[in-house]
Amino acid sequence: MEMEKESRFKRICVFCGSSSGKKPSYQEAAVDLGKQLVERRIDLVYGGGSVGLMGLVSQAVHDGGRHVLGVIPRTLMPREITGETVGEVRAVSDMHQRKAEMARQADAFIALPGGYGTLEELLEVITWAQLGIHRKPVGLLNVEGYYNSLLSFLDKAVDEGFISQTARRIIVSAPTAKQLVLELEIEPHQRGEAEEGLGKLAGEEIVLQVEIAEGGEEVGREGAGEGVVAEAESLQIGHAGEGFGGELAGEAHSGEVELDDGGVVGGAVDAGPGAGGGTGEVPEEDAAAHGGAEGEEGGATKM
Ligand SMILES: CC(C)=CCNc1ncnc2c1ncn2[C@@H]1O[C@H](COP(=O)(O)O)[C@@H](O)[C@H]1O
Repeated sequence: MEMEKESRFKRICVFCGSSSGKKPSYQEAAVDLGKQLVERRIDLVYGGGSVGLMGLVSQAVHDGGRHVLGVIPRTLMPREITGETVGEVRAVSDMHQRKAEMARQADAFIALPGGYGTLEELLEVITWAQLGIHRKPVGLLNVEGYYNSLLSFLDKAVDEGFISQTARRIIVSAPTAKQLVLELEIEPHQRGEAEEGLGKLAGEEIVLQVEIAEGGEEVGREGAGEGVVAEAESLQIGHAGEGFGGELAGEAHSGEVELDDGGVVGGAVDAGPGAGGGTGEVPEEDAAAHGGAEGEEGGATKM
């Protein structure tokens, strides 16, 4: 047996089809991905259940002795819908909360082949990366070119001016699980990826990120430009050490920062404990408030 390899990820979220797909290679890729996670001592978070590729990847991780966390909306819990779930099951109230919870629990995302659900989950975490809600890598397991047409479409969107080159590079794709995991293990700066431009809201217009420490003073700032953020009314700030390159340690709270007309920080709103973006376990009923962009007013939330 191959030696276990250390990974920079503790837990990866896998999105995949609730169907198995027609080609055996799809099913083999799901099992193979599960084995890659085991080999690198990475735990799994996924949508729960045993249907389709979801069942195959979760079973492979569980069989390999790694922790499996399935996050299931209560409405999908009956066994006839999702089948038997291996490992730990976390019940949530709806699909939005499920996605937020899966995203918060993971250090990276991988999409296997799948249908609408998989695409929706994949595109959402890419959008969140583009908005700076997280900086967790997003991988696409392009089994036998299954996602070629999606990747071509994204290139067209770049050509047509709807996706920036930088945002296009959020997706890391590879044809095999082994190659993909290896690729994701590489830190973005080593991959030659320009980090500038990512984590910025609304395309290139907003290039300022601010962190506010417990006492309320500003402790970190990324990007710059008086006037550059003039169009923004508010900008969400994040938990220190998360999503800001990790250069700051210690406690800081999330909250909205009001920007005045000149793009100057006017004051932190709702920056107390529990304002969102924490790294710890979040009670189920709080999960939606902490994790998702949906239902939030006035901006994005760090995770
Ligand atoms: C009602 C019904 C069709 C249930 C099928 N059983 C399911 N059980 C659990 N999660 C699911 C199910 N169907 C879709 N999903 C969600 O949607 C994604 C897959 O959707 P799809 O098959 O690619 O589009 C999964 O990652 C999961 O989050």
